[in-house]
Amino acid sequence: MGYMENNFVIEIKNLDVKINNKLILQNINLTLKEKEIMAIVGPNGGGKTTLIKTILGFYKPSAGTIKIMGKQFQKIPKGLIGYLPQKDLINYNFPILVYDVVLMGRRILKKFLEKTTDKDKEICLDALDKVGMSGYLNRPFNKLSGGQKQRVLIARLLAMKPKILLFDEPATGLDVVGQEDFYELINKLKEEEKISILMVTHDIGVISSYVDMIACLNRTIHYHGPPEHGIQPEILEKVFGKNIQFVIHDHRCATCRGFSDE
Ligand SMILES: Nc1ncnc2c1ncn2[C@@H]1O[C@H](COP(=O)(O)OP(=O)(O)OP(=O)(O)O)[C@@H](O)[C@H]1O
Repeated sequence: MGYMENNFVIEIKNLDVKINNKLILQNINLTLKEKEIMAIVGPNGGGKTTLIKTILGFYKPSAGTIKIMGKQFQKIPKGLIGYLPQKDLINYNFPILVYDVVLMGRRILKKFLEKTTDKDKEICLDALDKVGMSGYLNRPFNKLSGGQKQRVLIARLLAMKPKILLFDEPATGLDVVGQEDFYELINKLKEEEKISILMVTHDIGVISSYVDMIACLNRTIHYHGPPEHGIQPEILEKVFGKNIQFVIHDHRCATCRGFSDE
């Protein structure tokens, strides 16, 4: 079935990934639909980053298939998927203006020495507007706060007009307000830009309020579905092991309710 029939922007079937001959991902079956936000949760070393990198084509599957917008690509077309890696992989001190960071998103799509046009400029300004950063156009990027830098980096991805965004631990290092702003922003992008979002996170406490689906990954997918069914003790124990205690900080949180009833 093609993309048009089932609305899957990502369709992963029976995927195995080996690194140095070691099976890191085993029999992964996962789908992301158009206009869906999915959080991948799981323990350290469970394979979350490996899955993201395999979707991007950095690792080759040893078995199974990955279709993006209904197609199996040898090489993912530039701009189709926007990827924001873990924060520690980004050099935040680069001396560059906010506008130029966003313009890099357009440059990626161009040939060497090809000029940027008024249309490119318009797209960049629009991308900054979408993340609420148009007032920061001529500011040095390295002087911004963590949350503002993240918004500018998202604008750089939006300038490529992607269909899918992949985030690796986007909320790490942001304060509570910054995290809420981030989740509100991605929900706006989903609705207004029709972008599908897949993100790796450790925040299982907040995701149930902001994401449509979760996938629990520890070498294989132990659960794939709406968060309210997935964040159950049996599933969490299966994915994370017996010794980890989870507190889910939202209105469904049994522990919090317990405290407030006292
Ligand atoms: N390039 C690599 N070479 C060797 N082993 C690797 C490589 N990349 C990942 N691994 C191994 O694959 C497993 C999964 O790693 P991965 O980084 O995907 O997990 P993760 O779920 O993203 O973990 P974390 O939450 O700690 O970021 C780990 O055992 C890791 O050591």
